[in-house]
Amino acid sequence: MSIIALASDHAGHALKTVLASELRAAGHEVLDLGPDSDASVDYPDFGAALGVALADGRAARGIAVCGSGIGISIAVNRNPAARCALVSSGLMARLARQHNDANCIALGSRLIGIDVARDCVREFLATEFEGGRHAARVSKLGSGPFEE
Ligand SMILES: O=C(CO)[C@H](O)[C@H](O)[C@H](O)COP(=O)(O)O
Repeated sequence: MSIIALASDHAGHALKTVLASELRAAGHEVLDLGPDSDASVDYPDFGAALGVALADGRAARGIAVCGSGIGISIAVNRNPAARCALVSSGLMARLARQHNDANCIALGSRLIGIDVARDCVREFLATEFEGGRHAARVSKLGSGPFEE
């Protein structure tokens, strides 16, 4: 199974730690990009590290966690290799894979509980991209707004 990178800020550290441990127990290879405590840090630093891990191939999938999921999703998506979807339900995570070929999800640890987070991760890892009509749309995400 391909490597899953996880990153958070202080607000997401506890949820990231639980998810990383459960993923490892389930047999996944996990790259934990930190932080390793809940001391206050800045989500752009850890989101950027996750974007780089997706870009350089160290990880095929990413899971990002901050308090709302918003800040770290923005940070991951600054890297053009990332398609990071902020999700708050299993259905959103499934659609992020089926329609958007998302290679990363972002979770808000202050907004969702562990059971919803588990649903999101399960759907994210189990769902394939549908391709078809979605493929051309996803490819447009990789080009600038003024390109054909
Ligand atoms: O980026 C965020 C909001 O868009 C995250 O929720 C952060 O985790 C949050 O801003 C951290 O806030 P704190 O008061 O410094 O814990």
